[in-house]
Amino acid sequence: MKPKIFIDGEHGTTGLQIRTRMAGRSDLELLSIPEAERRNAAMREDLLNNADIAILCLPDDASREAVSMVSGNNRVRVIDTSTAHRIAPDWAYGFAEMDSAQPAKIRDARHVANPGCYPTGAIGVIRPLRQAGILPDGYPVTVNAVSGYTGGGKQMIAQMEDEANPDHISAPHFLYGLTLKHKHVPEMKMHGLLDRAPVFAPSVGKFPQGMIVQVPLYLDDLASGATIESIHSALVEHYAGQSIVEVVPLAASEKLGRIDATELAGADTMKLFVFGAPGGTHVNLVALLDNLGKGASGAAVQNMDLMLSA
Ligand SMILES: NC(=O)C1=CN([C@@H]2O[C@H](COP(=O)(O)OP(=O)(O)OC[C@H]3O[C@@H](n4cnc5c(N)ncnc54)[C@H](OP(=O)(O)O)[C@@H]3O)[C@@H](O)[C@H]2O)C=CC1
Ligand SMILES: CC(=O)N[C@@H](CCC(=O)OP(=O)(O)O)C(=O)O
Repeated sequence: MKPKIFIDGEHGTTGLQIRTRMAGRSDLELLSIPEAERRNAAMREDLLNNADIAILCLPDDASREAVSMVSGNNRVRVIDTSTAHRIAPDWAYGFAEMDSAQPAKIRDARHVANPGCYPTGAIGVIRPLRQAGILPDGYPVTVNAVSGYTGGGKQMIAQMEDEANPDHISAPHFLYGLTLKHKHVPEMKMHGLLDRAPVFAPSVGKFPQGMIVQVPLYLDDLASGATIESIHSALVEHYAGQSIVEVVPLAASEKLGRIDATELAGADTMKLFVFGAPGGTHVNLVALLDNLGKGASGAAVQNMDLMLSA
């Protein structure tokens, strides 16, 4: 029997992209809810309980409600793309490349929390340096980022694309999260293995998909002897043996004059760069991804496939 997959929120931004990625997969049976019934709780509960894997592409509160709808059904496994369960101890964090033990944890989990888009980039560069002892306790980490506007879901897409929208945004680039209390900070701290919450400065650009996450560091405040080369080597070692996260060679990074936030739009991979001059005093760690690729829908499909491999 084919595994049954139900995407709760399949008509939203993340859900639609997961559906697109599953189109043509003859190894899966996709359960579906008509768009007009997307908020019909009884229908959703029925479909959720008939699924082998339910992928939640909903706001946080609706995700919590969906989880409660299947709480008495041990057969249903859940992937939640919202922020609701990303630091919950009994959920596996769905970033397979962050640790060598993570793929098996995801494969065997009943509940998988899909990472946030910005945290995927931030944790992707920070965690290997914490594990290698390069980034010391107490370091004041900052995370500066720009996302494509699909990161804000249907509402922001309408604000950016529809000039008649009463809340139309005409800015080509804007900062937000100005109170520095963004929902992604606890997740970055926990899975980045940080002892201090990072300062997180997000922004949105007038392009639909793509993301740059930057973590600049002072070399002389890192572990003694840290260099651009040793940081790069730690990332290369961490990501050896997998094909989703690419650590760009230093020689290639040195030749780049600019980074295009949309370069990986439509891809489910992530590129990591270490920028800085040889013998210099600072480095800038940069993650490039698609907020809807490795940042959401691509990662959800990757996690589903890992869970189905159990
Ligand atoms: N967009 C992105 O780049 C990323 C998004 N995510 C996460 O994915 C989740 C979904 O976000 P996104 O796809 O962008 O959002 P959208 O607003 O585009 O889609 C959400 C969907 O959920 C539906 N929905 C809302 N409330 C309920 C409810 N109570 N019951 C049933 N359906 C409901 C919406 O229906 P309606 O049209 O009626 O509102 C809509 O179809 C969020 O938790 C977000 O944090 C994660 C990483 C990146
Ligand atoms: C541009 C924009 O608004 N981005 C969203 C993040 C994307 C998202 O929905 O959050 P997750 O990645 O955690 O699921 C935000 O900052 O709230």
